[in-house]
Amino acid sequence: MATVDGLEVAKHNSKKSCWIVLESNVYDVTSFLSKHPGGAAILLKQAGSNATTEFKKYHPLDYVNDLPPGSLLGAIDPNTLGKLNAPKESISKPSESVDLDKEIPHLSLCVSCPDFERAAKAVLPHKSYIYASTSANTGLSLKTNLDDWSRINFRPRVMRNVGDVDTHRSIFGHSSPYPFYISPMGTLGAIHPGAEPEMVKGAVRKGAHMVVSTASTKTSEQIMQTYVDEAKRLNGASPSRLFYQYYMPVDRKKAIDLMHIVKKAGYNGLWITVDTPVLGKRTADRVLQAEEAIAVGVEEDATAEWETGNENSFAPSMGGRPVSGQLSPHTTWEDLKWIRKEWDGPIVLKGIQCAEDAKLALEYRCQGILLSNHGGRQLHTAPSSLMTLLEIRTYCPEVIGKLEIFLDGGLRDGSDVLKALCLGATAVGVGRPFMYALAAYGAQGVERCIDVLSEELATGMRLLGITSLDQVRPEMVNATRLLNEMWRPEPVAVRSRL
Ligand code: HEM
Ligand SMILES: Cc1cc2nc3c(=O)[nH]c(=O)nc-3n(C[C@H](O)[C@H](O)[C@H](O)COP(=O)(O)O)c2cc1C
Repeated sequence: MATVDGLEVAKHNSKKSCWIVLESNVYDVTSFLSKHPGGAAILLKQAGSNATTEFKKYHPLDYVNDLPPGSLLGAIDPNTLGKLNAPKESISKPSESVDLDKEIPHLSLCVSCPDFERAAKAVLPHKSYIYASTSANTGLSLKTNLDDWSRINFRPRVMRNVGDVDTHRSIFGHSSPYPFYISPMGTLGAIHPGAEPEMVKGAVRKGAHMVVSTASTKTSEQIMQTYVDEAKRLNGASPSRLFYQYYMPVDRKKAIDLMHIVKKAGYNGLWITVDTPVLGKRTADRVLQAEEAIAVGVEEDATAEWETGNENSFAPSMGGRPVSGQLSPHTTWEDLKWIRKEWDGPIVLKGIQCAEDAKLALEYRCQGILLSNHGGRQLHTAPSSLMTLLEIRTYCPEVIGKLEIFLDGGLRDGSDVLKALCLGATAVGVGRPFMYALAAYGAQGVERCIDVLSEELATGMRLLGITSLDQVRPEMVNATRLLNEMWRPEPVAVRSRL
C-alpha cells in the first residue's frame, strides 16, 4: 500500500477535498461528506487531520469498510504525523471531549437518580449532554413520562413483619436481584471513553441485566466479550444477562446476518424496537448540528442526500437525523414470521403504546412486550408506559400472565419500579439515570445507581407492607387519576338530543 505524507494530507482540508487519517490509514471522504449520517460538519472539522480519537467516540473501527470504494488512499507515513492539521475547534460548549478532571461531586453525594444527571451535566461535552437529555419536539412525551409516576399513589398496609425483603425477579427465567434492567442506549462512546463495555462492567458487578443497543459504539461481540471477561473475573458469580435491542436493517440479508451474529455471541433475547419506523423530531440535536455546520462554513440541508435514499446498513443514534436503511417504515406484523424462523429465543416488542398492539403481540407469539415511547424521543405527545399498562389491564387483561410485560420511561425512583410491578409488570427498564451515572463515574457510577434504585425499592416494599415481589397486587396502588384520563372507545351511537 502506498505511503502518504502528512503534509499532503494537511492540504486536503476543505469540502472540495477532504482527507482524514483513521488509525494508520488515510481516507478521502470528500464524496462521503454529503452522505455521512452524522453530517458533513463533523468530518470537515477533522479535514486534513488525525480523526481517530473523535471517530472512536462514535463508531466501531469496521465502519471504515462502509466508505465508498477507492476512499482508502494509503498508509500515513508515521514520521510525518506532526505535519497534520490540528482538528478545528468545536463550537460545542463547554468542551468537545469528556473531561474527567472537571469538578464533579463525590460519588457518595449521589443518593437519588437526579443527582447523577447533575454530575453528568458538569462533566459531559455539551453535544453529548444534549444527545442524552433531550427528547422529541417540545419535550411533552418526556414530561408525561416523568409526571405520570407521581400521579399514582400507594395504599400501604402496616404491622406486617417486614424485616427481610427479597427484591429478586426473573426475565425469561434469568433471575436477577432486581426487577429493573439497564435500557438500551446508543452511542455510549460519546458519553464515556469506556462506552458500552464500561456500562456492562457495572451491570455485571451488581448482577443486573442489560439490553445492548444496535447503535452501540462497540460491536455486539466486543460488548459480549467484556461481559464474559467480567463474569469470569467474578468466578461466574454474577446472575447478569445481556439481551440485544434490534433495529431491523431494511436489507433482509443484513437483517438475518445481524441476528445470527447476535445469537452466536450469546445474547439471551431479542428486543425488537418497533416505535421507530422513522426517527422522531430530535429538535435540540438538529439545532446543534446546524450551529456546527454554520461554524465550519457548510450549510446543512434540511434533507441531506442520505435521508432521501432507502438503503444503508446503519443504526440511528446520536444526532437529529434519521438514518435510512435501519429505520424501516415498511415493517409490518408479518415480518415477525421470518424473524421467528431465524431467532428461536425470546422476542420482545419494544415500543408498544396501546392495548390493541399488546393483543397483536400475543397473537403473533411474541414472548414479551415493552411498553415504551422511547424515552419521549419519538412520537410527540405519546402515552406514558404507565398509561398503556392501564389500557392493557382494562381492555385485554389476558395479555398479562401470558406475556412478560416490561415498561420504561421516566422511572427515577425505586418506588416507581414498585408501582409498575403492582400493576402487573414483570420488570422495568431504566435509561438516562444509568447513562448519566456512566458519564460522570464510569462503571462505579453504574453500580451506585443500581444500589440507589435497589435501596429505594426495598424501603418502598417495607413501607408498603410486603417482603417479596410475589406479594405485589394492583390494590396496593391508587391509579384513579390516570384511569380517569385513560382512552375509552367512542360510544357507538349517540343520538342527538337537540
Ligand atoms: C469514516 C467513515 C465514517 C462512517 C462510515 C460513518 C458513519 C456514520 C453513521 C452510519 C452514522 C449514523 C449513526 C451511527 O450509526 O452511529 C454516523 C453518525 C455520526 N458520526 Fe460518523 N461515520 C464516519 C466517520 C465519522 C468521523 C470521522 C466522525 C468524527 C470525527 C464521525 C462522527 C459521527 C457523529 C458525531 C455521528 C452522530 C450524529 C451527530 O451527532 O451529528 N463519523 N456516522
Ligand atoms: C440517549 C438515548 C439513546 C437511546 N438509544 C436507544 C437505542 O439505540 N435503541 C432503542 O431501542 N432505544 C433507545 N433509547 C430509548 C431507551 O431504550 C428507553 O426506551 C428510554 O431511555 C427509557 O426512558 P428513560 O431514559 O426516561 O429511562 C435511547 C434513549 C436515550 C435517552
